[in-house]
Amino acid sequence: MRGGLVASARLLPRPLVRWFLQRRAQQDINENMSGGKKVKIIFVLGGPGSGKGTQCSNIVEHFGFIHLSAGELLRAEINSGSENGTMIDTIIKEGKIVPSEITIKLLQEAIIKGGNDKYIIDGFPRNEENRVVFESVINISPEFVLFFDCSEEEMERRLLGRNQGRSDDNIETIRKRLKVFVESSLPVIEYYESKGMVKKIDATKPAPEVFEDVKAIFTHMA
Ligand SMILES: Nc1ncnc2c1ncn2[C@@H]1O[C@H](COP(=O)(O)OP(=O)(O)O)[C@@H](O)[C@H]1O
Ligand SMILES: Nc1ccn([C@H]2C[C@H](O)[C@@H](COP(=O)(O)OP(=O)(O)O)O2)c(=O)n1
Ligand SMILES: [Mg+2]
Repeated sequence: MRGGLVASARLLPRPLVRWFLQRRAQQDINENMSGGKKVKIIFVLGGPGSGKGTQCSNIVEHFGFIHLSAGELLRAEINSGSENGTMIDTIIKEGKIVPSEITIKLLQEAIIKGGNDKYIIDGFPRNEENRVVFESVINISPEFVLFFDCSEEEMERRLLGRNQGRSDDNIETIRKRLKVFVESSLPVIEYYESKGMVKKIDATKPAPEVFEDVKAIFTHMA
């Protein structure tokens, strides 16, 4: 059967084959499967500068997850010169949240491309709209939500020292992002908390100590 499929695929135009494979991968994530395994997703949340990206790199290195950062996918979209790029750039500079359909499409493509069964999704869902649209489009419930709890004062200090040339790491945008975090992102964390799905970590500590706490959670789940 498989050989037959491959043989027929050779006779078809390449874009059509790519479309077919994408459709199949899409069905697979909608049925929560990748290569016969259930797709596991963990949401990594926390305010701007709480250390999400730093700890996600550690998780990738030690536990074999694919790291998807919603913010990085959006920045790549701006840099690719796509038609939505200017609009995304403006929203990010204002410290606001990009419409869910854009971010979810990028996440969906990255999950299909990743071909893995374990993903940590960093900085998403950042508001109720993100959460609800992801649930209806991707239809995968997270295993749990990792929440990096950090004081605003410490987050502000870290962002001002981050030095990655980001257009949103200036004091004016940082203050707006912190406000958006409290008003729009915390309610999402509270929603998952009410379902007993949040694993909260004290993220004000130095990064190696934070990773010890992260490690305990991931070692436990393996
Ligand atoms: N536990 C920590 N203590 C001090 N600085 C940290 C810690 N974790 C990360 N940082 C630094 O703070 C900045 C923001 O970290 P990052 O991982 O990019 O956070 P986020 O992705 O949540 O915005 C970076 O410069 C990073 O090196
Ligand atoms: N789900 C998301 C994630 C990020 N964004 C936008 C708005 C955010 O301020 C920027 C940057 O996000 P990113 O996660 O990279 O920022 P931090 O790592 O928290 O500092 O991207 C979004 O609109 N929707
Ligand atoms: Mg980050």
